[in-house]
Amino acid sequence: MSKKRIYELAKEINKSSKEIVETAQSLGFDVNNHMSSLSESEQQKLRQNLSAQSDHSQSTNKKPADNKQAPKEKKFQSQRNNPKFQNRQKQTTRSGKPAQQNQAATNQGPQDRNPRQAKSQAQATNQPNKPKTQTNDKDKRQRQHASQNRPVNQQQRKASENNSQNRTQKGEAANKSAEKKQPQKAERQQTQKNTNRQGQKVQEDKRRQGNTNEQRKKQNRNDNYNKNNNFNNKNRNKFNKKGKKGKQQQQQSKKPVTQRKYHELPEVLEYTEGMNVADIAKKIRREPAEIIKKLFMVGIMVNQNQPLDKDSIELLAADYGIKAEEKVEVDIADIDKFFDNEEVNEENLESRPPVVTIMGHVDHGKTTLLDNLRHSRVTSGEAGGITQHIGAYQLDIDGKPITFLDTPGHAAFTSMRARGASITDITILVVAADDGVMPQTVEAINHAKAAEIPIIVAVNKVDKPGANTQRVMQELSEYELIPEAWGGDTIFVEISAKFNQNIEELLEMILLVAEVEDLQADPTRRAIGSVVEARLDKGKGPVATLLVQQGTLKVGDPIVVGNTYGRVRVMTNDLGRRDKSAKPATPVEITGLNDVPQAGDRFAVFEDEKTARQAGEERAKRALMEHRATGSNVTLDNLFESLKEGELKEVNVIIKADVQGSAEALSASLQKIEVEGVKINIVHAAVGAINESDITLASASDAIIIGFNVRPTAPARRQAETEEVDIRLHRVIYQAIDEIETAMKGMLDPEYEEKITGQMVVRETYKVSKVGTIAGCYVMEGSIHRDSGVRVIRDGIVVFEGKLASLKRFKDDVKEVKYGYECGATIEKYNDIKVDDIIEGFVMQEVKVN
Ligand SMILES: Nc1nc2c(ncn2[C@@H]2O[C@H](COP(=O)(O)OP(=O)(O)OP(=O)(O)O)[C@@H](O)[C@H]2O)c(=O)[nH]1
Repeated sequence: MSKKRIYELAKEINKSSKEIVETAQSLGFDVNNHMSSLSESEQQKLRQNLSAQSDHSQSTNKKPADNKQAPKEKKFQSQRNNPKFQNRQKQTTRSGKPAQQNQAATNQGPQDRNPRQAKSQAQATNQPNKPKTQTNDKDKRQRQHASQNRPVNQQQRKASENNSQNRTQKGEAANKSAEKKQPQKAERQQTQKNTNRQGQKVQEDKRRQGNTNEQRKKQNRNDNYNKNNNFNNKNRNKFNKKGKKGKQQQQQSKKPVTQRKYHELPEVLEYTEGMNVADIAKKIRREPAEIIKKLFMVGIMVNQNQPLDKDSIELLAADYGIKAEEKVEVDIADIDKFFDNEEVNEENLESRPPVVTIMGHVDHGKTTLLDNLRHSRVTSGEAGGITQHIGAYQLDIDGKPITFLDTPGHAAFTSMRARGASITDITILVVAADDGVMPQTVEAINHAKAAEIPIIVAVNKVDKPGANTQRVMQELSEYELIPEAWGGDTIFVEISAKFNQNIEELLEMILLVAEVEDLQADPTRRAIGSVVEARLDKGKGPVATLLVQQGTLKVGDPIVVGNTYGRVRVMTNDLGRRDKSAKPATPVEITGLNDVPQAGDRFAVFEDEKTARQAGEERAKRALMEHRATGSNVTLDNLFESLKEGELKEVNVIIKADVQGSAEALSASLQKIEVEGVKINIVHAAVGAINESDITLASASDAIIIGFNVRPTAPARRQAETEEVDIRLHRVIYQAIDEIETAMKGMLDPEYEEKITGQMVVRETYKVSKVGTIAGCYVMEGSIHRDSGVRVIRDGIVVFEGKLASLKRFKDDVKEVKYGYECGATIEKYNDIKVDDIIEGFVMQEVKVN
């Protein structure tokens, strides 16, 4: 073979001259362009080299086509026909970002940690998405593909530059190869997944077989990595704004967007004042933002935690077109509601025993009658034991029980009524036939009438020789108690409690009246009733006799009794026997309360112990507050009343004086006063102004403060006003003693009371001849009036009391100088005013006599 030019060889082997030139140069041949000639051996080498290159390139490019083209193409096409896939394509188109970028973004995290795994992970995650970008990003993908096969494609590119036909072919081939690549990659990803799964499975198996710790750690690391990877992806997506849609985001977008469930608006919004937007949002099942917006539109600017007033809530409800109903707050501490408001279920009503109280004048035989009745039961063999005094007991008259309250006299009855307990159904008015109607008989009649309770008159002691029933009837008719025999409707029964005469008839009459009254109660509901008696037992703790008025009281019931609470622990009846339950009009003694209630207190059984406890504690708290609010301190005005009512055994006094001598003198004189056995007790005597601690002491010890030539400090005066401590200020000892003595005798009738209008402090003094000392003052409290009385106070001690001579602002006379202003003042007949003196203004006010 002879020498050949390069272009000839190119033609021969169907390659571009440029390619041959480059290859020849790379082999070290001395060639410059297509006109350079090659020797035979060079041609040989070139041919071999080029054919080897083309083989390699063909094998690389053909591989996918040969092996997997057919099935992949099918799969791919089937995917393209899938509407879901088309959708995804659309989404991808919108994202408009190269797949490569997305890939990088998505896989950043894992690559940092474990490059190898990250790579496979990236492939596994991203490859299925490749088809999505195909339609629009063909070129890009081509480029990507090309970059993966750079050595071959570089040559191809060079060749294509010289050969347009060639280039077209190659372009098509590349496109095809890119198309094929999608399913191919998908498959690879599947394989990858399988491999991963298999790997995990193998690891799992190994672990199960008792593999080493190291393997376990590896697995853990893998797991952790996967978790982290997920976390990173999620996180990245979270902050991936401005349309930087990563792969993960695309994957997420595949999931259907969870639509917020639409909730119907409720018909009624039950609200409480002070509810906030968040609360309302929950109730009406709307977004707080929506509610805030609505409120904003009507001019109410709130955040979701701000409490809303009634109007705003109603406005909002109207805006939504729903009805707003204010929820009535239930006061758990109010047990009276169980007595008043509870709806009576007519179906459950059953007749109940009458509750009877015995009233009458002293010594007319009430106790004898009660004893007789109780005894009759014991003797009738019903009791079978010792009768217990629990404040009430029940008698059974031929299967019809009667409950007697075991506390004779109307005092107990009245005190019960005062506490709101009206538990009596029938009153037995005991009148001694030999004595007739007496003052307490009349009182008893009035009490029964006030309570609208029917009266049965028991004319007692008819066995006595001087007994005169007719007279009793006559006297009682004056009080509208006219016997049936006389055409009235009052039942009169002549009895002898002592000799057990006509007692049965009395009992029958009680049953008759009870029948007329048609006494009924619902035993099915939670029990309510009243306290008959209560005491503190050494062993049992607080013990209370309760009379059930409605419902059935059971052992274990959570209960609120007056201001106490607890659980019914032990229930004992009037015969001393333990009971499990007590029906209406049954008296029982219970234990289990936290404190001793008072007779006449009401009780109510609660649903649970927690609520009972809350209610009981709240009631106790309120009672204490009420007591504090009403419990006023002793003053000279109420001293006499307090002494009269026997509340005071001694009058507590605190003395504050200008000098020790005055304090001692006043103290000695006051201690000598004694009115009707009540003496003065000096709690505290000291020198100096009346301060806050004096007020606190007076308040605690219920004392009256006497100030002798001293004044209270401003804060002390304010505290005295709030704590209602009586301060009496004097300048003459005998006047102080006199005042206390007259108060104790109930003679104190002050017509005028001193009222301090204000105080000013002396800041400067000017001595002016003919005028005297002018005090430049600053009003530090209240106001100072031109015509008011004044006191000069130096270090809390009154050094002078008199009247103002002048009061000026600048050069003008003024009637009043108010707080915060400066003024000039002179005092009549007093020139010894010093800087820092306090000038107190006061007026005498008439006190209204009640
Ligand atoms: N002869 C006679 N004496 C009676 C009768 N009932 C009561 N007495 C006597 O009258 C006195 C007073 O009786 P009480 O039962 O203590 O009278 P009371 O009303 O309970 O008296 P006070 O508890 O003080 O309010 C006693 O000495 C009784 O024995 C009666 O029916 N006949």
